Amino acid sequence: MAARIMNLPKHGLCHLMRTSALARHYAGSTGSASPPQFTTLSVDDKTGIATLTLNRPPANALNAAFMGEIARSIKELEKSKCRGLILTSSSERIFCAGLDLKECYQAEASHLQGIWVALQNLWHTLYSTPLITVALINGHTVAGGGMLALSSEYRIMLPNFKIGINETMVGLAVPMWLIDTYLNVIPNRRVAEWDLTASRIYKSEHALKAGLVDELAASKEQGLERAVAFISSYPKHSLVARAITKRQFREKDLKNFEDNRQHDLEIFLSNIQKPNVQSYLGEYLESLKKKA
Ligand SMILES: CCCCCCCCCC/C=C\CC(=O)SCCNC(=O)CCNC(=O)[C@H](O)C(C)(C)COP(=O)(O)OP(=O)(O)OC[C@H]1O[C@@H](n2cnc3c(N)ncnc32)[C@H](O)[C@@H]1OP(=O)(O)O
Repeated sequence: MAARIMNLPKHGLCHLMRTSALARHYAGSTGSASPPQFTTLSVDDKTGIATLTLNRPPANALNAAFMGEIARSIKELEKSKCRGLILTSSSERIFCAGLDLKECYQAEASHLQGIWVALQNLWHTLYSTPLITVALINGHTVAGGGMLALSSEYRIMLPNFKIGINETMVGLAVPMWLIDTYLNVIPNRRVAEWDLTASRIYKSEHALKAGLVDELAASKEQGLERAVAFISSYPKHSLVARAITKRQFREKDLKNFEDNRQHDLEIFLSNIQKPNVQSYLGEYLESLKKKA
């Protein structure tokens, strides 16, 4: 795959957007002059398929800046009329460890608010995008990381990693928009309810059996090939009809989210600041450190 950002003048799939132009565009849309910090974006000029690589070591933990960057890249790719997006990680062990818990611990309310709004926006952007989306899960992906994978349309995972939504483990309820996202992948309500209430984390092989992921790939290279094959399986002439159909499937979930966006934020802020949740979060962070 050509690792560069450029246009596809022949068939008009992607407009010219070199790295510096992209940086200028980010500056325009965010008010900040800084170029992407935590991701790299490449677009294959032949296929019109973009690869967005998450690169915030050590765990690709999501803070507001990182989430904003991912969401803006998706919006840019939509405007440039790329056909598909592959999300993957630069780490060999972790696709995404969810929200940056260090930033959720003993933080100001305004900071927590920024994190949650960025998470809401990222979910909305990824879940609603007309792009054909594939998560190439080349490492563990939990909580907010699970959200990234499940909001994509197709999941290819490497063996021996973990995937799941573990919010109840940290003493917090799973928001309705994430339940809807889960049900979009695992429509068996009983299984979904059990998974989410029990914070069930699947190993890759079991996730495949359960339908949480669609394919296993032996290596990242093979996964990339499979991701390109999935996106390319949609003929060019069907892309608009495809996108409308995708939107119709997801419309109810998106509307429910919009109707409850503010309430969802208030619930998060109220729960995350509770002394028992903060105290548990502190212990949980210690346990992550002790592992090292
Ligand atoms: C309480 C928070 C808000 C709850 C909101 C409720 C509403 C639900 C909505 C759902 C959406 C988002 C919520 C979240 O995402 S909460 C995040 C929960 N995430 C986790 O519980 C993951 C914790 N991490 C792990 O389980 C493991 O790290 C791993 C991902 C399985 C990888 O294991 P590993 O053995 O390969 O690596 P490990 O040594 O554990 O970690 C490497 C370093 O990365 C640091 N780290 C890991 N996860 C996080 C994190 N989430 N935030 C910040 N830092 C993280 C870890 O401390 C190591 O650092 P160091 O090398 O020791 O410095």
